[in-house]
Amino acid sequence: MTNEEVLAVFREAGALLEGHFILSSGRRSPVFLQKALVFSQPDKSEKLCAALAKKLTEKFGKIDVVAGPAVGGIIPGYELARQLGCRSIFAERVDGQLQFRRGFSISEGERVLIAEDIVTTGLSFRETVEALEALPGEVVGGACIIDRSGGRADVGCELVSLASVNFPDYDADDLPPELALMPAVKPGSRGLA
Ligand SMILES: O=P(O)(O)OC[C@H]1O[C@H](OP(=O)(O)OP(=O)(O)O)[C@H](O)[C@@H]1O
Ligand SMILES: O=C(O)c1cc(=O)[nH]c(=O)[nH]1
Ligand SMILES: [Mg+2]
Repeated sequence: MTNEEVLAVFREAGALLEGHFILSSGRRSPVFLQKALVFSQPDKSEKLCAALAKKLTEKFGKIDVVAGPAVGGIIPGYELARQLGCRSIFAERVDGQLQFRRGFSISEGERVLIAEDIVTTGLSFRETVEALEALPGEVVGGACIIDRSGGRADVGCELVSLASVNFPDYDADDLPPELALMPAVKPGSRGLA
């Protein structure tokens, strides 16, 4: 799929939002990809993950476990695992730190792929790499539906994105005037009680 085709799926789901958004990293943006609206439609999740799974198999070969950070990484991680024919696990925040709970385990020698929905700064991705360091298995790389850093984010491993786009984001203290005029909303889960 091309970048435009992937963005068209988001547009069709009403998931390409414009306004003033507080991102997970604390940075601000006039654009937000509300992926939950895309993943609420199984046919759209299946289509996006099929295209991504093809790229992943070509790049990494066999995968044993797909690991994603909650909340955004759960559905694409599960759908990718279904299509790759492997297990799916997720990490969740406990006092702000990503942990693999719920009895999830990885065995020695298993090949692990990290799956995310959206990459902006790469922070959540790097935190997932760190959480996996405490477990057996080998992180062979990562995958995301949309890398909105246009390939610039450091995700701590080799990243395959389905689409790579350049969406602006700004420091909260350095907003363009038109953005500063709008009230900001925070759609993600990081930092919620
Ligand atoms: O590359 P980054 O700067 O880390 O930003 C991307 C992360 O932000 C979002 O998660 P968020 O913490 O907002 O919560 P969510 O998964 O519940 O949407 C998204 O799901 C990615 O995990
Ligand atoms: O950086 C983020 O937090 C982020 C950006 C985006 O477009 N969509 C999303 O779910 N999270
Ligand atoms: Mg997330």
